[in-house]
Parts: sequence; structure tokens; C-alpha cells
Amino acid sequence: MPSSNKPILLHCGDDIKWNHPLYQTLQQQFTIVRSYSISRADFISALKSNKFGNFSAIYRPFWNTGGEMSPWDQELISLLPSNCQIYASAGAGFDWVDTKALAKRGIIYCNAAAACTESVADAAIWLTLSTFRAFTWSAQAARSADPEKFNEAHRGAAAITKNPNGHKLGIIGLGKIGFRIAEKAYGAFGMDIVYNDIRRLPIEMERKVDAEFYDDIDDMLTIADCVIVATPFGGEKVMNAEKIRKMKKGSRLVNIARGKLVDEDALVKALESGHLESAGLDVHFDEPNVNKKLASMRNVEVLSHTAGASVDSHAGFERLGMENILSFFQSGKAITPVNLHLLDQAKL
Ligand SMILES: O=CC(=O)O
Repeated sequence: MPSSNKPILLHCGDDIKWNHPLYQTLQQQFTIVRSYSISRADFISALKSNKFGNFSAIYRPFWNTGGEMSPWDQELISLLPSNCQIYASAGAGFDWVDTKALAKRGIIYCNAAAACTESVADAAIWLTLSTFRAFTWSAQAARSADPEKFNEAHRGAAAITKNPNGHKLGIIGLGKIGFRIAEKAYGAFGMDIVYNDIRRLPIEMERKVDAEFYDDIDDMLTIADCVIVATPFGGEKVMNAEKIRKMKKGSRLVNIARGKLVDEDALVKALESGHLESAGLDVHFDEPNVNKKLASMRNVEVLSHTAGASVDSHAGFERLGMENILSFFQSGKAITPVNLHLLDQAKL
């Protein structure tokens, strides 16, 4: 257990790779203890034996490491030391951490969606283009190196593909990432942006992409030509069988958020029946397993949950996590907290 007057910071996962001067600042201000990649059982026993000391902050710079002990549920959170005030992690999604339980312990959770916005929005555009232009079919046919398949795609694609231009893109969740998708789709492809969210954006923001707000998601689903799921997972399938049935006939579904937000069986049925034209999925219900039916359909583009996977995102995750911690200890304010409202409720 470290002994020094500096607050202790628990760094989970790999060594940092990009932001070395900033890490030096962190080292000057904190005593850094490391847990590297550690199993849940080992992490729990380390917490129980106070191996890391009474740490004040948790820093997880990478999405791929340092989360092996997940889920961060009540069991883990109840073992955190009394000093712990902030957890700054890589990644946009926070379905693996109970931010409410952290708030009850007075711990702020900061995500890093701001660092992967560009990458995820680019991937959403890729998936959207694929769904409109049947690029998956074309790519698979070319890769088969089979002239018959090539000719089939070459001759057949034109009859079914459409330009995104002028079509309605329905975004579920116009947060940072959703908004960037809207900017790209509006600016580069001339799509009409419609959206549903738990709150409406200020008019000035809406105007930037000519976005039309739909208070009722069902109303949006019936008119959108392509629906993108860009909302955090809150425990429910946002696109369940009923919602998929409500989607406009011949429309498309893209998911760059979390696999559990979409009912994949219902999606398969909708694609098989022709109710939906196509789908593009970066995320899957049971990762790392991809639904075999969806994977076999040429009108479905599937990725391996890599929408946010770029050096730019990862260098940004690393930096933003440190900035969150430094800012919190300097000014009392973190930069990208996601559970402040829960913290306030917990104080009532
Ligand atoms: O899915 C990836 C992330 O949440 O950053």
C-alpha cells in the first residue's frame, strides 16, 4: 500500500501510449497504483485486502484493457475505498458500470464519448451507405472471385439501391455522436434529419442540420427511410419487435450503439419478409457472437464492434480520462461526467 501525501489514483489496464507529458502531470499530482488486466476474482480480493490503498480516483485509459473485472456492479462498487470520488474511463458506452450505484457512493463516472465521436459517426455513415447502396452484396460478390456472383451483383444492384440524398435519416439519440452523424449525413449526403430523444435540442442546434424533432418515436419510425440507433443502453430494447414493425416499409436499420438495444430475431424476420430493405450493425446482441442469420444476409453489413476503434479515438480516450481527473481535482468539476444528476438525487 503506497504511503505519501498525494491522493492515490488507481490506473486500470495497459500503460499509456500517446499522452506522455500529461501522464507526467498526473504522476506529479497523484501516487499512481496499477491493476493492469486483472480478473474479477483477483480484483475483488485486491480491494478486500486494500492492496491499492485508499484511492481517490480510478483511471481506465483503454477500452480493450482494464475492464476485465467488469461488470462494475453493486458488489464491486461496495468494495471501493471511502476516498474514491471519480472514475474516468475510456469508451462511450457505460452499460458495464452501474453509474447509479457509483452516484450513491458519491463517485462521479466520466465516459469518453467525446473522444470517439468522429470515428463512430464515420462508421455510422459507412453503415448507412452500405444499407442504401448494397455495398455488402457487391463486396462479397467481388471477394468471392466467382464471375457468376460478380455478374449477379454487377447486374442486380442497380435495381434495388438508392442514393441516401433526399432520404430521411431518423436518429434515435441526438447526443454528441448522434449530432455528428447528422452533420455528416446532412452535409455530405443531403439527407433530411429527423430525430427522437428524451429531450429536444436547442433550436440553434437543430437549425445547423435542419433537424426535425419527433417527440413520439413511433411517428418518426413510420416516416424515416433509415433509422440509426445512437442512444445509450438503458436496460431495454429500444428497437423491439413492435417498434421494428412500425418502421416504414422498405426502410433500413443501423445500430452503432449497443447490440442489446435491438431485437435481432425481429430484425431477421423483418428483413426476411421484406418489411425492411437492409441493416447495418456494428454492435450485436451477444458479442462476440454475431447472429448467424444476419451475418449470412447480403443486405446486412456487420462489423466487429469497431465503430470507435481508431488511434484517434484511443489517444483521445487516454487524454480525456486524465483531463477529467485533473480538472476534477483542480476545480471540483469533471469535463464529461455522466451521472451528476444521479449524484444530486443521491444527496436528497
Ligand atoms: O462501444 C464502444 C464504446 O462504448 O466506446
